[in-house]
Amino acid sequence: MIQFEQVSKVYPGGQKALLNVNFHLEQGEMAFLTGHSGAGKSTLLKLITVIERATAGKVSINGHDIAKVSRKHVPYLRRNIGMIFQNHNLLMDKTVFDNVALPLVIEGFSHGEIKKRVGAALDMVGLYGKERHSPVMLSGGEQQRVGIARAIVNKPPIILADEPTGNLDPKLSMDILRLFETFHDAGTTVLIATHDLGLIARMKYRTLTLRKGTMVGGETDEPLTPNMAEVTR
Ligand SMILES: Nc1ncnc2c1ncn2[C@@H]1O[C@H](COP(=O)(O)OP(=O)(O)OP(=O)(O)O)[C@@H](O)[C@H]1O
Repeated sequence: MIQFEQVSKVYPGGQKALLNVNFHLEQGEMAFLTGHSGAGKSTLLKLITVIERATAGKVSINGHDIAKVSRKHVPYLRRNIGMIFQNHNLLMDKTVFDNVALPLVIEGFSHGEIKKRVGAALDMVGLYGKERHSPVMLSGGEQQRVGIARAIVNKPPIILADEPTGNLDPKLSMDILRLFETFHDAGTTVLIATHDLGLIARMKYRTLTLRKGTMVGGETDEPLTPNMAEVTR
């Protein structure tokens, strides 16, 4: 589903963010992406969403080389990807409904269809009945769930999350991960970038580990060797 072959990324200032990264995420797989601050996690996610382009190597989604996607077609590619951010990027002057509806409005769905889908997405994240609230009236965990509802409202086959539990306590973090698990159970491919090794350790998924831009563990779906376990600690 998502494949990196010898992918490198050097930013215009010369900063090397990724070096010869290889991995393949199967359709419907759920995996974690970890590594120290500055290891390249966000850059890797930005290459998948074409916020950044690779300097070398090949990034493919469903077998399509995304270097060949023209700027005009990038929005169509992004419709297949639900992106979740640590700071959830909500519009604070809009209601919960309007925030979640945004991707559907952009895609031109009818009012009736939007209402139905937003209701279903809010139900799924446990926020049914909060449509008319402003995000500022919600707790941090609830705001994060609004961001998740917005990411999944158009039922994308891929979910990417960048530190989705960064500001949350352990119980809420676990709740959010269980939510990702329900999307995974429904067949969605899920990749979660996180520093939270405690959280990763409690779940059974493959962990891709970056160190200074190089993938040092999890490239294959083999179980971690003791050495790799050391690296991820
Ligand atoms: N737009 C940019 N221009 C120049 N260098 C950048 C840019 N974005 C990231 N970098 C550099 O690329 C490297 C990888 O950054 P990235 O944000 O991908 O790391 P990260 O693992 O997500 O870090 P964190 O966990 O702190 O968010 C870092 O050295 C960073 O300074």
